[in-house]
Amino acid sequence: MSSFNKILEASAKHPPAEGVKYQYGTAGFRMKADVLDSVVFRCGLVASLRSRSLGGKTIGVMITASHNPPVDNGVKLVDPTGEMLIASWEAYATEMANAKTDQELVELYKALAAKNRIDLSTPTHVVFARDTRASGSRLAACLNDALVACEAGITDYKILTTPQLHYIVRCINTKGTDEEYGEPTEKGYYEKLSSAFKLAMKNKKSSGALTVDCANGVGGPKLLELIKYLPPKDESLDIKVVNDNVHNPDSLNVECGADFVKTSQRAPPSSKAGPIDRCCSLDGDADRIVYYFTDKRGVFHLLDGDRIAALAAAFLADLSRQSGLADILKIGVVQTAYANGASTKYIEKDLRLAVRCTPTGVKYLHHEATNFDIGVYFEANGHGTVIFSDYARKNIASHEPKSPAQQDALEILQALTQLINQAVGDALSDMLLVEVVLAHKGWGPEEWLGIYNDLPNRLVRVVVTDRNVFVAEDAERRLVTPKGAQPAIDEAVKKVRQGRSFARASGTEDAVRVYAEAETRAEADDLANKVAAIVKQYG
Ligand SMILES: CC(=O)N[C@H]1[C@@H](OP(=O)(O)O)O[C@H](CO)[C@@H](O)[C@@H]1O
Ligand SMILES: [Mg+2]
Repeated sequence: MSSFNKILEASAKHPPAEGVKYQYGTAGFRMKADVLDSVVFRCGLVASLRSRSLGGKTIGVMITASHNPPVDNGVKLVDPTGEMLIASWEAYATEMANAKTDQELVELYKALAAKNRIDLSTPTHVVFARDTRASGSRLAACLNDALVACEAGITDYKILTTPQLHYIVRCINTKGTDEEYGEPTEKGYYEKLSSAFKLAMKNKKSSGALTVDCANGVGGPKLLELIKYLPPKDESLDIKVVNDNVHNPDSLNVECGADFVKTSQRAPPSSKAGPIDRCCSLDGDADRIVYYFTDKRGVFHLLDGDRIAALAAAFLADLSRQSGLADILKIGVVQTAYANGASTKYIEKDLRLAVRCTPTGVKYLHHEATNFDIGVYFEANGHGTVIFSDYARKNIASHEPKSPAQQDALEILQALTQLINQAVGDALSDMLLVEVVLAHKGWGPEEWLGIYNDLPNRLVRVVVTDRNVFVAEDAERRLVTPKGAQPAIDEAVKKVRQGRSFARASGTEDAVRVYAEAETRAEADDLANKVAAIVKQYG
């Protein structure tokens, strides 16, 4: 049977849901799991084509819906460097997902191959994994059917965090090259992180335990595994794992996890942490993390992605100075418009580092961060990492220290290039990075909170008839259309002390998001409401 016939036959077993329009969005396809079978099947076809278009490089497919409810699921593709799929192929994936019939799908498959001059006899390799959702194994089987039909090389890594799959893809594609990233196995991931952590800690011990809320998702079992590779808790870092119940998939992200903590600005109700106890929460696929604590007066404080970026940037700038590399390494921080203005000011004025702002979505931040030798990027919601350029890595690896103090700093910097996931934001790797910085500074969460004072802020979701009329520019900080909306927003902002506000169409939900910050809570709330009213008026 020809491979086209095999695809036709296999596709017939995975018909698309009627009347559903699919869109490869900021985080791949994401929706109710029961309408995703055909989409995941078709992503298998796209992944094998993408692999063949790159001469057989390995492509990853991750089945997850991250922080969304347990009944949802999703699928996203990973490019050979471990980064997210490039935008032009996102459009192909959307086209394939929306093909009405099996015949139309095969025609599209052929057209894509022809357009990209893909030789369909090229060997291909697709690796995949899933989070702990109940629908994951069914969807993985749909994917497998597609890969078998198009005669792809297949490796099923079963259950992994999203960043672990990105790590594995990068490892496979760099094996045997100068850029070799590590062993392409789950064990290789733990070994790499734990040995880098040990080196970066330099026998420092963290003060007090760290409580990690795993959102009842895949981060739980994976963190428990990672702990086995870390130094004994009484010598280094004591981690308490909570909300790691993956046997009840219905509890995933329910009243716990990074998204719950960030959006509701409180600890999970199940938390037993005491005053000043250091806590953090992962999201459902462990690619996002936020820290938090409750002070002695019982007030909750969030240490979000902006704080992690500021902490990491400050530490990296110190290390590059102390190791004698400050003159040659350009360090910068990339944020989105949602970053608190106080964090931007701290990084620019106190740390004297460059800050760039990009549209929402980590792929934009990641791309912008490649313009620095050490690029720190985080979304306020805790999604991000630090990337080192080739130039930075080579210099950090080969620099000759001129004193024991320089050597000390250099060794920590070298360890950090190994500890920090270079492919994508990774909650477990970010957590170890934060712990290294806090241990070296001898800080608890209060000192970290003290580096700057957040401006009070408010995020409002506004439902409009058509969000597509809200077109933004200048890294989504200003609206081009509807005409008249931006001048009205400017007018409202002008009246408020330290006021800043913007409105933009969400890339993942059918709504417009309004963000406002100001000197006081009352002014921030008032500004957010005024701008939301403007959006409603023009929507
Ligand atoms: C304000 C906000 O948190 N926006 C989120 C959200 O994007 P929206 O385009 O705002 O819906 O989902 C994205 C994907 O997970 C994430 O990257 C981003 O930070
Ligand atoms: Mg996630």
